[in-house]
Amino acid sequence: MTKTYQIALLPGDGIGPEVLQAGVDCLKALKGDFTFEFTTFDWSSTNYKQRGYYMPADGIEQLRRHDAIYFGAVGHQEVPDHISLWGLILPIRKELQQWVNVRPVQILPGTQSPLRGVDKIDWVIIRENSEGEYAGQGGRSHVGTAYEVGTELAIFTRVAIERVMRFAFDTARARDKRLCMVTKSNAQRYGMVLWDEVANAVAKEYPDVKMEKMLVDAMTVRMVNNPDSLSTIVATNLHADILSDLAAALGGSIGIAPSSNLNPERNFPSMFEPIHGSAFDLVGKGVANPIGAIWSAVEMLNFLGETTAGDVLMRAMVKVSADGVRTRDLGGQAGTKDVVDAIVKELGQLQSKL
Ligand SMILES: NC(=O)c1ccc[n+]([C@@H]2O[C@H](COP(=O)([O-])OP(=O)(O)OC[C@H]3O[C@@H](n4cnc5c(N)ncnc54)[C@H](O)[C@@H]3O)[C@@H](O)[C@H]2O)c1
Ligand SMILES: O=C(O)C[C@@H](O)C(=O)O
Ligand SMILES: [K+]
Ligand SMILES: [Mn+2]
Repeated sequence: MTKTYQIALLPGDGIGPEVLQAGVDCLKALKGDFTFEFTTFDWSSTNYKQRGYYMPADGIEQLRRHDAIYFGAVGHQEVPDHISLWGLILPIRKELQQWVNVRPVQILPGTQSPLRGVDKIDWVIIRENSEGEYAGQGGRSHVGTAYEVGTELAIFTRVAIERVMRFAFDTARARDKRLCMVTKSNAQRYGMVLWDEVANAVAKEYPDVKMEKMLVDAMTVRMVNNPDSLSTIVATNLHADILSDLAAALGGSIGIAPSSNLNPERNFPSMFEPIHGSAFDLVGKGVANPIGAIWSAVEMLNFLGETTAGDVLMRAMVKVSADGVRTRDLGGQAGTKDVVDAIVKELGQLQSKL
C-alpha cells in the first residue's frame, strides 16, 4: 500500500526558501511506494514584522499533525536574532521534544577540505538539543541603568544528559565504536561535572565502545590537527552548535552540513534542516549551496523508514559532487539550480536501473 507522508515545510528567511525548494525538488523526483503531501507554513521574519508573531497560537498543534518537518532557516537583518530564534526554531525543538540534534559531517567526493593533506573526515556530532546553555532561563534587571544585570542560566539535568549520552553511545556502537565526549568541566564545576559523571556511568553499559573525554577548547585543536582520530562526538547544546559549524567548514563548507532534530520516541514529528542560517549575503542570488538541505532530506527519508529512497538520494548527491557540479562556497561555478538539476537527472538514471 502506498504510504503518504505529511511533510510540514517551513522555508523561513534568507536563503531558507531557496535551499528548501531545492530539497523539495529532489524529494519530488524520487520514486517509491510512497508520496509526500507538502504543507507550507509562512512563518517568516517578514511576516513576523507584520503580524507580531512567528507561529500562531496553535502553531505547535498544527505541526504535530505532520510526519516530519522540513526547515530552511530563520533570521532577518531587521529582527533581533534572539527574537527570531526564540520565536520559531527553539520553541519547535523544545515543545516537540526534539531532544537530540544529529549533525554528520563528511568531505564529499570531488570537494576539498581547507585542511592541507586531509581527504577524509567522517564525523557525527550529537548535540544535546533541549537544555544546557539554551535552557532559556535568566533575565535582566536595572535595565538601562549603570547597574544593569543580565543572567543566562545553563541548566543540566540527569534525565537529559543520560538520554543524549545513550543516544551517542548507540550511534557510536553502530559506527566504529569510538565516542568523544566533549566537556568544560575544568572551569564549569557543577553542570559540566554532572555531565561528565553521567557520561561515565552510561559508558559502563557500553563496554564495547571506547569513550574518551575532551575539553572543548582542546577539541577545536584536535579537529583541525587530527581529524581522523575522531568519529562520533557528543557535546552540549552550545558546544555542539559551535563545533558543528567548525566541522562543516573543515568538511568543505557550512553549506553542506545537514541536521536532524529528533524526537527519538516518535511521540512528535522530528525536524530536518541544514545547520546554516539565513546567509544574508547570498539571498536572491541563486548561489546558495543546497547540499545541506538536500542531505537533511536524506536524513528525513531515513528517519521515516524510507531508507531505499534515502540511499538513492544520497548516492545521486554524492555522484553530482564527484562529477564537479559545485557551488561557489566549494570552489565551483554552479548555481543552486544547477546542482538540483544535476541531482534530479542523476536520480532519473539511478532509478531507471532499480
Ligand atoms: N537554524 C537556523 O535557522 C539558523 C542557523 C544559523 C543561523 N541562523 C540565523 O541566520 C542569520 C545569519 O547567521 P550567520 O551569518 O551567523 O550564519 P549563516 O550560516 O547564515 O552564514 C554564515 C556564512 O556562511 C555562508 N553560508 C551559509 N549557508 C550557506 C550555503 N547554503 N551556501 C553557501 N554559503 C553559505 C554565508 O554566506 C555566510 O558567509 C542569523 O539571524 C542567525 O541567527 C539560523
Ligand atoms: O541552535 C542555534 O543556535 C541556531 C543555529 O545556530 C543552529 O545551529 O541551528
Ligand atoms: K537552518
Ligand atoms: Mn548553529
